[in-house]
This record gives sequence, structure tokens and C-alpha cells, in this order.
Amino acid sequence: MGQVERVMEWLSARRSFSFDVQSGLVGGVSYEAHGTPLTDETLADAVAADAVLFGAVGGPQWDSVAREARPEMGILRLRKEMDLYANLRPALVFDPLVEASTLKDEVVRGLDLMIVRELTGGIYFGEPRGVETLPDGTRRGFDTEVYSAPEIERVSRVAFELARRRDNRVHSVEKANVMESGKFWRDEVTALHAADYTDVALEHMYADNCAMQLVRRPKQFDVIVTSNLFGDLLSDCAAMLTGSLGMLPSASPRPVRRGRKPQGALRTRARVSARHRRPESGQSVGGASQLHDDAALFVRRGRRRRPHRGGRSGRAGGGLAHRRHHAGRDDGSFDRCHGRCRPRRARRARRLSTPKGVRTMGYRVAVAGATGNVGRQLLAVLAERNFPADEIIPLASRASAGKEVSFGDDITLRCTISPNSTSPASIWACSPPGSAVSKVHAPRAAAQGCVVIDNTSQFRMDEDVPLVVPEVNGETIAGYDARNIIANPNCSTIQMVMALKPLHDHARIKRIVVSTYQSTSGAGKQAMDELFDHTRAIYMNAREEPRAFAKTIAFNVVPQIGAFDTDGSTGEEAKMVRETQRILDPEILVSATCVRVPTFIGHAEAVNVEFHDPIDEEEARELLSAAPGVEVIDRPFDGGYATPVDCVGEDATFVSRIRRDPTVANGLCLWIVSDNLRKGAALNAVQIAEDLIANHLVPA
Ligand SMILES: NC(=O)C1=CN([C@@H]2O[C@H](COP(=O)(O)OP(=O)(O)OC[C@H]3O[C@@H](n4cnc5c(N)ncnc54)[C@H](OP(=O)(O)O)[C@@H]3O)[C@@H](O)[C@H]2O)C=CC1
Ligand SMILES: N[C@@H](CC(=O)OP(=O)(O)O)C(=O)O
Repeated sequence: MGQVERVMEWLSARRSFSFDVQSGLVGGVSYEAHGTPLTDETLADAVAADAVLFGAVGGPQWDSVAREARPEMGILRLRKEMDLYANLRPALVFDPLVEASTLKDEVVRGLDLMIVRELTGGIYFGEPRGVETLPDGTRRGFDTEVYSAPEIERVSRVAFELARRRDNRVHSVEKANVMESGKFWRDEVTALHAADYTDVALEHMYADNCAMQLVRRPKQFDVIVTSNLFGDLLSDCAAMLTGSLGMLPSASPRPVRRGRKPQGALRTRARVSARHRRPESGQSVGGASQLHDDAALFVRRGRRRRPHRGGRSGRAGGGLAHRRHHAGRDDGSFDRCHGRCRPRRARRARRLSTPKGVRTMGYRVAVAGATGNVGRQLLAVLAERNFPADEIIPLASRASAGKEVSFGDDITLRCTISPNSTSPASIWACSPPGSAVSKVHAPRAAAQGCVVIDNTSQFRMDEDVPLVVPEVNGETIAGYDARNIIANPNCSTIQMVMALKPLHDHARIKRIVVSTYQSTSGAGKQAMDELFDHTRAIYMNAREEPRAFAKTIAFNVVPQIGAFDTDGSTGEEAKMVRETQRILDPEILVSATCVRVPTFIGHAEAVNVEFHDPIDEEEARELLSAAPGVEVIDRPFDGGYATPVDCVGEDATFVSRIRRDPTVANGLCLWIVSDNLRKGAALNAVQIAEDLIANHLVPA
């Protein structure tokens, strides 16, 4: 349960779930404490809860206790009393964990099946059962496999409903060839199918054959529905397809009883916040696809991510520090804030510098614009990724001289003024509010031997300045030494080329039409304040004049980012066109409409792409899933896609809603979302710096 608690903590911090958790004893530990594997009190708590998280029961030390007191009886009673008749046991193989299976890669890669096991009937509960002595003195033991029509119908409905949300196929598994109850099961499932589910493909299979097929060709299955006993055996078999029982969680959705009283006042064992509706039995759990994708994301990241310095993130968005900032304020402020606020932590002022006389192998990194949106993220990302810096020098405007900024969780740095402090730096990560400052200071720093990674648009189209997204055109970093300057692209460009590069390599892009939904953080910290102030003003019936935007941003969308050009396009649109062509291919036609929307962090883009060569959505999904820095979250269910709020504090570029564009011969539609302050700016800059030190620079 310790690991489960960690997952719950993560969900609380990053996915806006909140839990009210209470623990109780079941199984062997309950037997030791109370002489029974499940007390009435614990059962009552479980019944009152919205969800019960169950670890494991049993152990050899209880092998000899009476059958009614055995640990397993605790869970059987729990299931029966809570009427948990359908047990959902998915077997999913995440690509990075394919090797965990004992079966061949091609047999299990991409496996995604669901076993629906009947859980409250059959031979585990059937009567008569026992051990008896026959008149001739022979002893015998017996159990009864028994199923009523309603028991079969309700669990089969769960399977059919689930199949409709998946690949629409059900295998019903029994032993109709040798068991009366098996024949009855088959007839009942067939009748239900004919009455209500003819749109779902149904096949019947004998349980012994199913066991064989599970190891022979498991991907033939979508949903398997079967009895308690066969489900027990077959789901353990399926577990080994994924590599281990530990990778095969299961859930038993609670039947919804109309008119059941709200349980808020009762003691609960584990309660999911009321913001999340209770799933109907057999229904796709709200957010389940998201959680699945979160899990996939974690698995992939586990392989890819560098270890972090302290294990805790200093991100400004949805991170734990941020969650802690709102702790104790049960006023929904976390959900409203979306990372807008800046959590303050109690911290020691500590200077990150090298004591005199100590030889170092690190770098001095100046962060210009350190008090701004991008600058703060730069400091956070440098700390998280354990960048080998002997000294970090935060720079800001004169007004911020002496101001404190955080570097990681427990280091505070004081800002100095830009022009005075550039000389000692070997890397200058530059994020002042606009090109004008970079135009003056970046060449100065470069002339003093720094390599400048510039976040503004000042140098992006200069041929002798590489314009770099490391995953896309990292090789161009090598050209940095022409001017000692590297340009970081526009945030909207970065996330779009991240998603389009793998597709372009495969089918050559001919034309892109993109509409953006850009958050206010893209326009700087004052723009975020403007969204907040204008929103509040509307609630207070007051009036605020727009400052950062041409029209009010509260409850509005503004189709203007940057100044208008003579052709009617805006600066942001022109940047997306030019930068995309420079990074991907000058031949690509790009049409962009850039729109500011009332969100705080995270840009979204709806993109239509036309290709020279054929490509379908499945190929696109595969290519994108394999692309570094890209995560596919694409399930055609409610919420099966990424939104800006989901991506706050994340490194990846998320791609969702991948589908064919039927208006052209080879076309796809995509929805691309990313944290504009991280991959759109700070993370991309730090990745460039990492490449520089790995391949080009010599430490000071
Ligand atoms: N936000 C985004 O999504 C992206 C932004 N960029 C670019 O990064 C740059 C910074 O953006 P952002 O952080 O959002 O902007 P902010 O407005 O949030 O921050 C601006 C920073 O620049 C400092 N500054 C202001 N004037 C000067 C000056 N004369 N000399 C030195 N520093 C100065 C500010 O210091 P002080 O606090 O003292 O005023 C502050 O630290 C912009 O050019 C932006 O276009 C690039 C990619 C993405
Ligand atoms: N223009 C982006 C932020 C950015 O990248 O700007 P620039 O291209 O000036 O660096 C936005 O407003 O969302």
C-alpha cells in the first residue's frame, strides 16, 4: 500500500483528485488482531467508502487456521457484501516494459486486453460444499459450480459495455462441452447478445483453449468474460503476459444503487473527491484513459529521465511545492490558480559558488530575465536536471537588483543587473522581455566568450545563428561558434515541430494549417496578472482597461499576438511560418492563426497537415509514440486527450485527437499541447546547454 499512497499523492498534486483516506485491517493481520479476517466495523467502513484500495491478503503463517478464519475469507466476504460481481483485470503491455514478459516481443508488444471475471458467484460460493464420508467409508470433498441467469446477465453486460468502449469484441469463456453450468452460461450470454448487443462481436471459447490462446496469440482478445474460477486462473495467466502479477492491477466497480444516500458524513476508507462522479458498473472510469496514459508516460520517463537533484520538482505549475502552497486552503484555490501563483517556501539563502582554491569542472551560467516567467523556469529546470553549474548568476532589470529568486527547492539567489555581470559566465541563457535587450546584450556577452542561448526572436532568422529544438535539429548546435549565439524558437513553433518532425520524416509535409490557443503566460508575467485582474473585475462589476492585450482577455479570446504586418498577419503568425520552415523544410507551406485565450499556462494548437506521401492515423500514432519528448494521449473517450491544464509542469509535447483529414488526399488533424514555459522556452534552452557541454564546450 505504500506505493499506492505515492500514486495517490501524485494524483492529488498533478491531476486535481483529492482523497480522504482511512485504513482498516483485512486478512491475516485482522485475524491476528481480532481473530477474524474481516470485522463488521471494517466491513461497514468499506461499504460506506467510495472506493476501497486493497493490497494483498494471506501468507503461509495462516495456512493452518480454520477455513472460516483464513485470510482469503476476508476478501471473499468483502466482495460478496459489497456485491462486487464484476472484476476487471486488464493486461496491458507498455512498450518500454516489453522485455519484462517471458514471451517474445512480437507476441506481447501492444497487448491491451481486459478480463471480466465474475466475482461473487460460481464455485467459490456455491452450495452444497464440504467434505463427507460415504456409507462405504470413502471420504470425499465437493464444491458446487452454480450460476443463476441474472448473475450471468449482469456480468456479461459489463463485458459488452466495456467492449463498446474498446475494440467491440467479447470472448465468453466456459466449459460448455463438459459442464452443465458452462452450457447454461453460453446460452445466457448468447441470448443477451441477441437481445441487446448485436453490434458487439461475440465468440465463445472453452476455458482450456483460452488458456492456450492467451500464450499463443494474446492479441486476438479484446474483452474476455468468464466465471469466478476460470477468471481467477486466466487472469493470472494474463499477468505473466505483462511480466508479473504486480503489473496487473484489478478493479471491481461498485454497482450503483438508485436512491443510495450520500455517504459524506460516514467514516470512509478512501474517498475520491466529490468532483469526480462515481462510474457506473462496467463504465469507462472517468479519467481512466488519462490515468492509463499517465502510467505509460511514467514508464517511458522512467527510462529516459535524468535523475533529479532532490527528487522534488521546483516547477511553477502543478508541482508538489505548488500543491503544498495551497495546503490547508480547502477553497479550490489550487484548481483556480493553474500554477499562476508563485509558491514561497521557507528557505535558507545559500550562494551556489565555488570556494576559493577548489578546482571545479562546472560552468558559470548567467540567467538573464531571471525574475520573469521564462527565467524562473530556467532556474527550476537547471536545478531539476542537476546542470553542472558552479555558479548561477540571475540577472534582471535595474528594478530587481537584489531581489531573491529560487534555484531548486532550497537555494536562494540574489539578482544583479544585466550589463554588469555577464563577463564571468560561460553560458548566458537569455530571456529579457523582448528583442531589444537581447540585441544589445547578447552580442556583448558572446564577444566576452559566453555562448548565449537566446529566448527572444532577435536572432532566429539569422543564418549564422542556429535555431534549435534538440530533438528535431540538434545537430545544428555545432554551428554555434559562428557568433557564439544559439536561438531558441518561439514556443508555439517548438511544440508544433516536435510533433510534426517524425511525421515529416515519414511522409514529407506539403502544407500546414494551424490555429493556436495560447495562454497568457506567453506574454509575460504582467499578462498573467492582467487575466487575473480582468476576471476579478468582471465578477466585481468593475472595469479594467486592457494593457498587455488589444482587447480584454477575461472570458474572451483575442485573435492577435504581436503587431500586424502589411499582409494582415500578426508577428506571432509570421514567426510560426518562418521558424517552422527554417527548422523543418523551407518548402513547407504554413498558414497560422494565433489566438490568445484566457488560460494561465500551456499552449494548444489545432493543426491540419497535408503530406506528399500516404500516412494514416495509426502510423502517425506509432511514429509519435516513438518520438523522443512526445507523448501521445489519444483515446476517443470523454477526456481522452491532453489539455493545457494537464501539461502544466510537464516536459513533454502532448499529441491528441489524431485523425484523418478527409478534405485532402494525405491529411491528418492533430491537437498539440505543451507547457510553453518549459518545452516552449526554459527546458528547450537547458537541453541546448546540455548538448553544448556534452559535445562542444570545455569547462571553465
Ligand atoms: N513566455 C513564453 O512562453 C516564451 C517567451 N519567450 C521569450 O522570452 C522572453 C521573456 O519572456 P517572459 O519571461 O515571459 O517575460 P517576463 O515579462 O515574465 O519577464 C521579463 C524578464 O526580463 C527582465 N527585464 C526587463 N527589462 C529588462 C532589461 N532592460 N534588462 C534586463 N532584463 C530585463 C525582467 O526583470 P524585472 O522583473 O526586473 O522587470 C524579467 O526578469 C521574451 O522575449 C519572450 O518573447 C520565448 C519563448 C516562450
Ligand atoms: N509569443 C509567444 C511567446 C514567445 O515565444 O514569444 P517570442 O517569439 O517573442 O519569443 C506567446 O506570446 O505565447
